[in-house]
Amino acid sequence: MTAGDQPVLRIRDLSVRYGEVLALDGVDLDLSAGTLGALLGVNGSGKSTLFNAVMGLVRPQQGEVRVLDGPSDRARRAGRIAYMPQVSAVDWTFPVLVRDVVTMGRYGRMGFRRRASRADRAAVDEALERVDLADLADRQIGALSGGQRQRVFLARALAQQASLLLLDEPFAGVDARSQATISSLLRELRTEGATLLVATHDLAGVGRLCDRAVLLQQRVLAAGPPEEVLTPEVLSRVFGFVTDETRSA
Ligand SMILES: Nc1ncnc2c1ncn2[C@@H]1O[C@H](COP(=O)(O)OP(=O)(O)OP(=O)(O)O)[C@@H](O)[C@H]1O
Repeated sequence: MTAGDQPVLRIRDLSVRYGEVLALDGVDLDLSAGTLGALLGVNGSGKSTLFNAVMGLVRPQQGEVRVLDGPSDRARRAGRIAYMPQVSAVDWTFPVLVRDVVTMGRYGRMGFRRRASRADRAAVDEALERVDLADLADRQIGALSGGQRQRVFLARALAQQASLLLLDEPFAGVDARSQATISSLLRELRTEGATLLVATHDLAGVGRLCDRAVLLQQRVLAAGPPEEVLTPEVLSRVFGFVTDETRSA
């Protein structure tokens, strides 16, 4: 295998425990370059924990996460991984402007003094334009709607120009129009060569948006093309859905 064949994200035997709770139990996962992957699973199946482990925000009990064929913390420090947390997990009373949040996406490139260069400012302006938030750049983040907040984080990830993007429920609480805007941006990013992993509860949209689905339940139950992973049997067993096929089974 040549270096070019290495997956962008490679997770081996990853386990994370919070006290008594085993949140991840021996997760193996590869994502190759230019993949738009969906991370699926019921509430509490470990999706956010997996992102936090890639970002070095929780310490694994065992296992390894490699990004771009190196330790994930090296890639993270170099700004090669962008993380969009769940909007509900953020303190929105923090007094900061939309533009400042998006500028944080450039910190990995700015050096110690964090002085924005012309290229940094241009990347921030372009990201704000792409998510249609240029008009709100100087507004406090606390004074935004839910869909606008999602787009602020997406703009921060865009400004970062990262190789790997981890997005935790980017469609939660957004209207149909924002959902369409976000979906087309994710596809554009894939076309531009980024690798994306999107935690989502929108099972119906996965087939249209993603080329790979990863089903998580503390460990990876299945991974592959969405139509192969999201079978009626899986929908029924894991998510409790009743479909025509499962009803007649
Ligand atoms: N900080 C924490 N301390 C203790 N337990 C935690 C902590 N964070 C998560 N857990 C537990 O770890 C398990 C996995 O949680 P996680 O948030 O990763 O799931 P999730 O798939 O992202 O869920 P959701 O779809 O609800 O966002 C759950 O049982 C949860 O209660």
